[in-house]
Amino acid sequence: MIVLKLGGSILEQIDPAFFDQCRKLWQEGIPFIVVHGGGPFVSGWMKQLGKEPVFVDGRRVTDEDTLEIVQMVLSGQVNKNLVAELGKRGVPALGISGADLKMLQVVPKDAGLGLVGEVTEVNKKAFLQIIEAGWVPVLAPLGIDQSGQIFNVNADEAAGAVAQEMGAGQLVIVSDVDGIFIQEGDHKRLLTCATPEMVERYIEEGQITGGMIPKVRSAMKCLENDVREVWIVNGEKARCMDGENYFGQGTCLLQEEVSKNVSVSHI
Ligand SMILES: Nc1ncnc2c1ncn2[C@@H]1O[C@H](COP(=O)(O)OP(=O)(O)O)[C@@H](O)[C@H]1O
Ligand SMILES: CC(=O)N[C@@H](CCC(=O)OP(=O)(O)O)C(=O)O
Repeated sequence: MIVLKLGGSILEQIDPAFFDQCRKLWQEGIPFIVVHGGGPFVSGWMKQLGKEPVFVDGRRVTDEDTLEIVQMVLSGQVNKNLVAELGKRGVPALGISGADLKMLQVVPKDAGLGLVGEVTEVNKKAFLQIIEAGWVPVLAPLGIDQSGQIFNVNADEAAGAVAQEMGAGQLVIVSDVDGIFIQEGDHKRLLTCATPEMVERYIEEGQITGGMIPKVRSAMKCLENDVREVWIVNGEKARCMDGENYFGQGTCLLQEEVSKNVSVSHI
């Protein structure tokens, strides 16, 4: 099982080969789930409607009006465009949000963030039923609490929670950068492989910032919970290759003991 997280940063420039690779996975019978973001689209609509987006540590402060925009943009525009792209290639994609079938149950994350949820439960049974029916779930990052209140969920956290709960072998985070870059003197170096320990140090040193923080934090949780590999790749450089499952080169995050004798698989 593979969980693919598609960031909003890449949705407009994504290489069509990404969707071709999804078709290939589907044809080969490799189960996968798509979880998408769309933060920049939400911000664009907020500005058009006269609201200024505010973020704290990569998470959007979400009041009731903002939540309405989040729902319309993520469950509507973004989710349906992705479903259509996959559908064009014959992949039977089913667009849902984390509120449907209580796919993502949440509790409030932090009072200062407003209606932002933290995932406490993933409806594994429903995901399995969708996959067994031969469909590909495409999940918008909303969640629902016990009382029926809908919440905004960071898409990297949503994807990480789904990957953990589904026991995915790989979580692939598709973004607009080639992976994690580290400043060394006057040049930037791309990390090909990183461990949770290294990543924690880079956050402390201010080398990993903004939207990269929720990605690496979700990655670390996944690795603690038996997801074998987490990749951060650039969706502008996807390739569809015969005989290989491949979403592009990037940074591979692995648990330390595994990374010592690295044998990184191609995704
Ligand atoms: N060390 C780092 N290496 C690469 N990108 C980083 C790093 N620290 C912060 N970033 C930023 O994280 C961004 C990706 O996060 P974000 O914009 O939230 O993407 P997405 O919409 O795909 O979730 C990159 O475009 C980059 O500006
Ligand atoms: C709580 C929170 O921050 N939710 C995100 C959900 C979308 C998202 O995460 O999109 P990207 O993957 O494109 O960043 C937001 O409102 O922007």
